[in-house]
Amino acid sequence: MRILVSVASRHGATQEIGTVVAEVLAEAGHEVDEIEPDDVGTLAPYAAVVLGSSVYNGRLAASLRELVDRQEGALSARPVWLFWSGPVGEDATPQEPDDVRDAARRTGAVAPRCFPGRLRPSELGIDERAVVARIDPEPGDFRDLDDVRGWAGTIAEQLLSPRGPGG
Ligand SMILES: Cc1cc2nc3c(=O)[nH]c(=O)nc-3n(C[C@H](O)[C@H](O)[C@H](O)COP(=O)(O)O)c2cc1C
Repeated sequence: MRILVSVASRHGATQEIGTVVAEVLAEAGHEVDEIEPDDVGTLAPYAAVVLGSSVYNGRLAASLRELVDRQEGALSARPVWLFWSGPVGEDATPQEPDDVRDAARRTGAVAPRCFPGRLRPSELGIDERAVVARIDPEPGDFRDLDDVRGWAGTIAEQLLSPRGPGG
């Protein structure tokens, strides 16, 4: 199957999660295109789509939300998986943004998945530093790429299932 993996990322951490997903799907024998949300055109070639976004200030990236706006019909006609990444810190409690529920409802993505993120203070812009100074999150890389591989493996299995995704 040809699968689109489209991930919105500011500083690369979520992009790398998307690349791990793409690698697992390719290892399972699928043809995988990784395309940034702003660059996604027609979905006609794709049998399934994986969407992802980092979360900033409680929101999915605008580019991912706009992709859902633009392609809502085509996305809802295909199996879609959705992940978001953001929580940082050993004791972070993920707070699923309303955007995630909205994107899942509109695309038909079942059980959106949250993956912890990575915070590197040195790469933040001035506005981001102001937010970080206020909420004082724990810097570091809290991503678990084995967990990501496991999730992507379940997608590969569902795509191979004779009953199709969800079966
Ligand atoms: C200014 C700022 C705001 C953030 N807001 C949130 C948030 O609301 N919820 C969350 O889970 N993570 C939040 N994060 C953490 C990021 O989502 C996390 O660092 C993520 O891994 C960044 O991914 P990226 O490198 O793909 O952009 C925030 C980080 C920064 C710097």
